[in-house]
Amino acid sequence: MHEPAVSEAERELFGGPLRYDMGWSEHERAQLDLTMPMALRAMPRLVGGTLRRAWRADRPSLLGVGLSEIGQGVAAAVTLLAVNAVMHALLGSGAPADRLRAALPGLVVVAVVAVVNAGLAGWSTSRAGRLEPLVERLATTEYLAAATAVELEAIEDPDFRRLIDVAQYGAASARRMIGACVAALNGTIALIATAGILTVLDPVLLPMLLLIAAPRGWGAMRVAQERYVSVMTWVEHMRASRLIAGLLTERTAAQEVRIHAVGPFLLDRYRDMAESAETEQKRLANGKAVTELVAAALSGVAMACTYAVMGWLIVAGRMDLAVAGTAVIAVRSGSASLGALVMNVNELHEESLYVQDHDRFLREAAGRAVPQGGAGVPVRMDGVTLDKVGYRYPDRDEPALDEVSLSVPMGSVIAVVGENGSGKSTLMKVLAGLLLPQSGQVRWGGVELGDLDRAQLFERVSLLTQDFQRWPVTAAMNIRIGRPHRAAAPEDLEPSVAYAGATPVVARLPQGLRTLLARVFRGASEISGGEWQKIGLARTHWRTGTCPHDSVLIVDEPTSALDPEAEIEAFERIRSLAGPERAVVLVTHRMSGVRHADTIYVLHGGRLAEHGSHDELIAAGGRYAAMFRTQAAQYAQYAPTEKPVPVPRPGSPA
Ligand SMILES: Nc1ncnc2c1ncn2[C@@H]1O[C@H](COP(=O)(O)OP(=O)(O)OP(=O)(O)O)[C@@H](O)[C@H]1O
Repeated sequence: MHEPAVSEAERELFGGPLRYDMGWSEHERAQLDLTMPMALRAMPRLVGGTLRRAWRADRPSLLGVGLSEIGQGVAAAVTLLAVNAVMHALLGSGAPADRLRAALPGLVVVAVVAVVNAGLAGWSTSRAGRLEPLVERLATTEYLAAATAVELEAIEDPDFRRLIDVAQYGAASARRMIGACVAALNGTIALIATAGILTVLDPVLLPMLLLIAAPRGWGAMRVAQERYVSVMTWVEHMRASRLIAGLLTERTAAQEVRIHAVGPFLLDRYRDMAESAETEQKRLANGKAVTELVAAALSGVAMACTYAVMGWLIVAGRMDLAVAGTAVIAVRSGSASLGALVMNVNELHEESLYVQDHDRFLREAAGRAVPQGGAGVPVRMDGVTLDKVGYRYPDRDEPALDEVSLSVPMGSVIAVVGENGSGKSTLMKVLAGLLLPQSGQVRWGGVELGDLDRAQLFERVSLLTQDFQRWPVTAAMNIRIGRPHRAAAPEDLEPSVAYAGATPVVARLPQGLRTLLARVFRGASEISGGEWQKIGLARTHWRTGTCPHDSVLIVDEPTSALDPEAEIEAFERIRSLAGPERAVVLVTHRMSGVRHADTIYVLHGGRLAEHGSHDELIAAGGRYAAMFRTQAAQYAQYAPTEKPVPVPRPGSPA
């Protein structure tokens, strides 16, 4: 297979070519499948799959399409029989007027059948048009439902992410397969009719018909195979180009694009990558032109042979002129039907490659879905405990968590601190049941995480992270979405707004809580990072307040965008959410926010370094005490006698 050239931009930006590895995308399989006999053998399975999907989407429309297509096939056969009768009448003996009169019934039949055929074709088009969007919706919802149901680990697995990406093309292909199936059915029925008539006229004409269509079939297969392999090989390249193009217009990148002159820099790289993609397009177009030329030439030779055979049959007296006339029409319409059928089979096959990716994704997603069912989480529980929990990300050698044990009793405030990359966020994901530990145990109310009904467990978790989702919906919905199935008017959310200190934020919005928070839309407003954090806090309050059972609130760096006053208030508010039915787990770098926690756990390199109350840890004089003092010193007055640490200039020797 052709290996695409690597553009300089790819090397510079991404460290090398962005390509799927061949093993993963199963190109060899695709190439094997794309040989003509295998494609034909795969047809019943592909058509079966499409029909099943269509059957699930809209049965009456599917039946309508089937009946009208069979009707059109019958019409084609009747037309040829009528044409044969007309030929016999016209080329028979007698006066021209008598011959014309004798041909008239046949001509009337041809006309009536043409009208019926047009009606049937219209009916089929309207039913297929109704069926296609339904099939696409069905496939899209299957895809989205499967993607939202998988474990977080799958979402973070690069291979699975690629599968999610590739599978998104499957729904549109499933839609197009309906059209291709209908056309293939139409072609098959018309072909059977024509082949039947040709066999009756002279059996030798049938293999000639196949010879005419075979080269075109080969050509279409070859072109499709090249195109699929190319799309699969270049899909990441295309995605990277789109990524660059998106960044150039993205609001979040707009400042650096201008100040750092990233705009012209990335634009150059975009051009470079586009040029290497265009080289591939040119290669494909040239290959296609050559293949189609060869196929057309071979098909033409076969057509010439067919007419030569017919001429020989007429000269030898084995075929009379009327039959030859019908045969010419039959061969022409038959080869057109066969040519179209080959194209349709090929289109079906090409589309099916994408549908197969979609189906493979559904299968894999089902295998990686969060299991349903399991033991219920006790309504009242003593707390959550982690016992020697270990977790390693698939692409890492070092574990992110190594034998971490901690306990979160109901009613308590627990803090987790540690330097960047020490495993805090991973620990929160394990605690929340988003990641399953690879060793050790997590127990909710004494029940092991693996045995629990995870949907029930998620119900008990409120999560507020630093990069919480800023949904492009109204301010009210941004809060209500903390528990989306619970209906609430904007007024019902006022207590959460007040709790989060977001009342002045909402008051400044043009339509209060009904304001749309997405600048891209007309009439929408945007708010600052700190204001968003208050909306996030309100969401968390709404979620915790609407949980009737014992629950755990996990907050990961909730105050990073808040000013010092708002930060102190926010920590107070978060702590106040702890109660007999709720434990609070707080992850932060702000040491001032953790000193009042009941227990502070200090993580270092994925291991638990120490734990205790603030006073105990300060007295121990370990890692926590050092971190606390460093931060406290930042606030101490600047001592002018201190010699500033020299900062190396980038590019200068260290
Ligand atoms: N999705 C991931 N895939 C691979 N490695 C990851 C992933 N997420 C985190 N890691 C790695 O796991 C380790 C712990 O990461 P984690 O995000 O839990 O640290 P953290 O203490 O929350 O860091 P920070 O304070 O910077 O937020 C780090 O070495 C990090 O690079």
